[in-house]
Amino acid sequence: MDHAADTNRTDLMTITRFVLNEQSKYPESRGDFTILIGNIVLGCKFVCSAVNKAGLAKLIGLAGETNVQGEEQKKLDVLSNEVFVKALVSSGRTCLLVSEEVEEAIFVPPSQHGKYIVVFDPLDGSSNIDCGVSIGTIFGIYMVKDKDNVTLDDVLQPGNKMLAAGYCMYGSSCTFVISTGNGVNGFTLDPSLGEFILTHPDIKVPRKGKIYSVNEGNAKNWDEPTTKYVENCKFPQDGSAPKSLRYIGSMVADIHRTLLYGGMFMYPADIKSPNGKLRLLYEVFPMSYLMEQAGGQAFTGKERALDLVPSHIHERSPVFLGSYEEIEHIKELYAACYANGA
Ligand SMILES: O=P(O)(O)OC[C@H]1O[C@](O)(COP(=O)(O)O)[C@@H](O)[C@@H]1O
Ligand SMILES: [Mg+2]
Ligand SMILES: [Mg+2]
Repeated sequence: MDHAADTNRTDLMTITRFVLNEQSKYPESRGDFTILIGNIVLGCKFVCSAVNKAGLAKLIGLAGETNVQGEEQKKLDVLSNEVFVKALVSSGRTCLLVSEEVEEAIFVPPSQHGKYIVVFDPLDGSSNIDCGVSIGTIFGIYMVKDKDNVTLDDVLQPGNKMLAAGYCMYGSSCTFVISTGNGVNGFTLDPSLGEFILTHPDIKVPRKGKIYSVNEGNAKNWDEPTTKYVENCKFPQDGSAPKSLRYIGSMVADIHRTLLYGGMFMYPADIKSPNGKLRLLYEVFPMSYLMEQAGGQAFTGKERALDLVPSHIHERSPVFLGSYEEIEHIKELYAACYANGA
């Protein structure tokens, strides 16, 4: 077989070439988006190498600070945040940043302004850092209305206005997953080349799933639909086999598995946390964008997650993410609950 001629082959497709191909679909584009993604990828490679040698480089443990969420910051939370703020500002393509680890939105100095807004969770799954379980980075990208007059309202936009979203998982291999609005593609880092190579083209989440993923430790505080859904996973009424429970406790890793295997990942509201735990702008929106682009759904218990309009940058929201039919099921349970006047 003559490989050389087939320039559109998916193997050996690097993320840079992939994004360039995507960009060529927009004749008006000048390469800004490719440069921005290039710097996000660079940040991920940097964090990936820090995670890999965390135990050796004394990057395990607490940093001694507390973030706006009231969480004790891990050393890698702080390092990852610094890496991404530097990578995004130095790209010269951003004007406003929102990070889980920074209380206020970061307005980029006008001299380094670009037209993109990036919201990000520099290190997701912090509770798993010290035990070496898969963790990640999550990001979402918006376009500013007027880069010469940037305000907080420019980022308090619904998720359905996002241009692109993705995550990088630091696990047994380092995987970068992205959508620019034309489906979802996954790339694996080849450490010997230092390149992300396309390994998971056009990811489609299975329509149904055999896995449910939730922190059952919160079960006593759940509402009726969540309780019924999980009960039905364990004791199905239709004679089908019980579902398997898989919960890593790192959203990136639980979502990555859900995209590939199907099922449902959820962090529902409960009596103790009426808005759940996960943050709307840099956790719920990017993952909802990816799940929908892969043919799945994202639901809050009341509405489509991407239609929410955030009122502040660290707002939390309950979320159910996963296979199309699993979300249809939880929607029915909530509809029945509301119909009974709950
Ligand atoms: O320990 P819990 O309550 O199950 O929460 C786990 C969830 O919290 C998170 O760790 C929150 O994200 P951060 O680690 O970025 O703060 C998610 O990755 C994960 O899904
Ligand atoms: Mg997180
Ligand atoms: Mg985090």
